[in-house]
Amino acid sequence: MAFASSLPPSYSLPNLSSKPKNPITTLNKIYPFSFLHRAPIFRVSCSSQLQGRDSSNFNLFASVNSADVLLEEAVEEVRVPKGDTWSIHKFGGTCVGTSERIQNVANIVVKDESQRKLVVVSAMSKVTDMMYDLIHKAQARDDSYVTAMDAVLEKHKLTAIDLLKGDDLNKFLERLQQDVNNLKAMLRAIYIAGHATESFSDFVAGHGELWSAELLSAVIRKSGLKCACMDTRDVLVVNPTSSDQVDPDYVESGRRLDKWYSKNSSDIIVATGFIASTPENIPTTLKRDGSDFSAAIMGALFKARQVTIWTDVDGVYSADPRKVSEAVVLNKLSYQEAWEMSYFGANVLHPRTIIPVMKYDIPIVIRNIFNLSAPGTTICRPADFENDDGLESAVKGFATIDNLALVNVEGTGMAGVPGTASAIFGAVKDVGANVIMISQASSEHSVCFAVPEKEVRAVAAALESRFREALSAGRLSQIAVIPNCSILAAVGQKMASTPGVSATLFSALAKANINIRAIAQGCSEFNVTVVVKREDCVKALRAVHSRFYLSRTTIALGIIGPGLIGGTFLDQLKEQAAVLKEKSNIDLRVLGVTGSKTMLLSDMGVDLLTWRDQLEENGEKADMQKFVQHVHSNHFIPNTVIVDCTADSSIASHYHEWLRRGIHVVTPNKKANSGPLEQYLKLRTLQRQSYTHYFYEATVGAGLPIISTLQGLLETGDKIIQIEGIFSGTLSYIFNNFEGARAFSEVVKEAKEAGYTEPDPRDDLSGTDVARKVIILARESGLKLELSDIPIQSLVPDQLKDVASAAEFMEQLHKYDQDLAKLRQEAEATGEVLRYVGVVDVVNQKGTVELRRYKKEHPFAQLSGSDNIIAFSTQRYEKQPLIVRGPGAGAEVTAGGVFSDILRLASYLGAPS
Ligand SMILES: NC(=O)C1=CN([C@@H]2O[C@H](COP(=O)(O)OP(=O)(O)OC[C@H]3O[C@@H](n4cnc5c(N)ncnc54)[C@H](OP(=O)(O)O)[C@@H]3O)[C@@H](O)[C@H]2O)C=CC1
Ligand SMILES: N[C@@H](CC=O)C(=O)O
Ligand code: NA
Repeated sequence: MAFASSLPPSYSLPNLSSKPKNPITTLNKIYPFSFLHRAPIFRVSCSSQLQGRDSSNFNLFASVNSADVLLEEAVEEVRVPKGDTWSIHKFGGTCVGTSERIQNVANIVVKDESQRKLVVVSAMSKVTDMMYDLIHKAQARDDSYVTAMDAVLEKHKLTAIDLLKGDDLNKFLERLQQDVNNLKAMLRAIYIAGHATESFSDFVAGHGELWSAELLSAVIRKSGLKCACMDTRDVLVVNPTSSDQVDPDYVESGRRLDKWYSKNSSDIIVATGFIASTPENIPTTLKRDGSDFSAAIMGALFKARQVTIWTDVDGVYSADPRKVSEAVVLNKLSYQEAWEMSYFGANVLHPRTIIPVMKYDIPIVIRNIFNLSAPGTTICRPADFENDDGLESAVKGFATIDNLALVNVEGTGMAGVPGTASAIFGAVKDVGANVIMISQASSEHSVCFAVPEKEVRAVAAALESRFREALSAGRLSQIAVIPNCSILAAVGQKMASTPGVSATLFSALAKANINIRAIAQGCSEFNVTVVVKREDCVKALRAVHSRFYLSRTTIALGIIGPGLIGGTFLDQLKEQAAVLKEKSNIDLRVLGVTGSKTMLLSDMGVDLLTWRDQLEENGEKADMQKFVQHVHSNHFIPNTVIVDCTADSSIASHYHEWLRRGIHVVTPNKKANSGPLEQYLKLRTLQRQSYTHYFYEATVGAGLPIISTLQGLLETGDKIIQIEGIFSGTLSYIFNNFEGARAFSEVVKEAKEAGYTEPDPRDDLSGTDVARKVIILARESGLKLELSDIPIQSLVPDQLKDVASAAEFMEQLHKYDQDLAKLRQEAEATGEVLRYVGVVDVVNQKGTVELRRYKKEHPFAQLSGSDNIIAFSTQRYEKQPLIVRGPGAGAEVTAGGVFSDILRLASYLGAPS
């Protein structure tokens, strides 16, 4: 490492404070300036620098060919062992921002099991800015550069004191102090001149890297490992290009690397990022993202196994996570995809960083130093991708560019006239504007292109002037500027070979009601670009991102009726949602929950842990129209289901409209299927004609597979003869437990408390609930019956039929206990039990609901708890009916039935089975 301690004793800085007499540049003195370079470099002091601000006057460094000079220090050359024994790491400024972080970096380097490691390190965070600030201050003849320099010294000193001890510390501090002394002298020169050349600035600024590399290598050595420190200005040779960039000279750099390695061979090398030399050994930098570039060039020079860029994000995201909360970290990207994404402002490597490693197929891994468990993003050749075909994997990411304007040059005189495009873009070039996108339809009547908004006025003026004649002659009809535009680009290597990508992209935009102003697709097809209104850009980004990234079985849920069943379902979902997402790619988002008075809406999904409190504390006034609109109009989620967990027929009356709008419906509410026949038939006809689904398994037998069993029999061609059973969980419980001295009202109370009854238990005791189930099954079997066609034997005492509330009914029921006790005793006297039974007589096209007596051996007499038992007698199951039996009421089993209908919907929508 070139530090001031290596200066020859004769070294001195010229006294720049006195004004030179001769304004003409002269070669005053040549002397070694070795603290800038390991190779002796000769400083050419000029005389005219104080006269003006001609930057050439401060081009103080010239050199003899350093390679020649190095030869003087003849050492036996050891060529760098190249190939996949080397792993390159790059740590940015934030990674080495504090002493703890530098120690953390050292630990990561030590733990890397690669045989050889080269670590490129940036300056500690903020140091490069501090160094440039010193230069600006000195140039502005602001004395505070001295205290600013001391602050830089202090920062590194304190960091070193934290990290190093004894000799290591003293050595570092001594070098640091000498460097700072020299920098102060140099800044003094800048102060006097009032100007610093680029190479002067680069030289000063590069010290941040020198110090952090020195610190890191000393910390690695502390762990007992050999570690060399490389001043990359001794190795990396770059040529400046016209566009404020540099091109590495790989041949010369390789030669210098071998020489450097001859003297510094080590299996761990810490190298300075960002800085390099010109072929003339003038210090320079690699410009923007320079340290990443250093790492990539080193990767190529060493032909390394891998280059890891350590940063503070988990990797490259599929879209800007600040705009799209659903954005995911991409596992792999091709080199081309990475540079397409970076062009569009994604937080990826600068394209030039990718070029050096791409040549040797060296993968670049982007990893988060603050989250070592995240695997990061690997940028590699496409052949290394898994073989995952399909539309979704065709598009990797989406990016946007804001603040653009479209320019549309239109006119019939353009078609078939060679040179029009050249004239247009020549005029644009003349005003120095950057064309971001071009689109021309093959009719050639218009050319449209996007430029940064701030450049559009100049562009329009230049075009108007260039085409004045054509405009007045009518050959061009207009040069129109469309301001406030943004670009949205979809990027993906496989877009070229996957049909349907554009269609999917455009249909997602159409569904989100986004108007597209212009479209461009390069022949490489690595990106499809659309121009949209700026205010639509984030919405457009989210719409397309979710279309490609959300699973096709992402479903927006609107829950109506968060009572016993609705609430239990939400609790079950809370427990199961993550598993469903991970194992089956089913993503269920509750975007709204509404009761009859208040509702809770959410864009991304209600928090299933706290929804009860939120609904109570922050719920807004219930509004069914707004609720449905909210749940369904989310353009980012492809499917909507309304889950009606009320017992309300007015809610059920909306199903037809919801299905018509493409909203799926799942419900345990019996009202729609047992309501007026005409409405029922209309609903079922619509359901059969559309691809929208309507599931209602929990309406009969709660979670028991009654509806699906019946549908299975019918769909496979079986003929139903009769369905007979105990369909009421409440009545089953009551008659299973109404024994001995127990009062009827007491058992009813228990059934209600157990959650078996309807919101109003009179619906159960009256037999209406059973009659509804009979109607549901009858209609499913093809019978055209109304509820009123079913004779019902009610157990509700006449006197209590019309009491105002369910609570009052429950309070008064005990007065009539004797009536039921009498019925029971009569049955018991003949060795029988009471059971409330429903029958669908398909042959005779009728249904009945009644209290019957059964012998104690009869299967209906064997039930317990809230058991339902349903016997299907069919053509195939004629002698022995098909029997389904089990708990037919209760919160958990019913909510489970609703949940499984939602999963059935997901599987119809394409979830894996
Ligand atoms: N319990 C069981 O074992 C079974 C029940 N079912 C069915 O499940 C459904 C729900 O039963 P359950 O949970 O016990 O009933 P609950 O009384 O516990 O819950 C009903 C819910 O519906 C809400 N609600 C009522 N009317 C409206 C309306 N117009 N708009 C919005 N929300 C409304 C209520 O909200 P609010 O309080 O704000 O009015 C309440 O949250 C019923 O249809 C029932 O037949 C089906 C099979 C078995
Ligand atoms: N109240 C009903 C609930 C299920 O539909 C019953 O008791 O069966
Ligand atoms: Na069921």
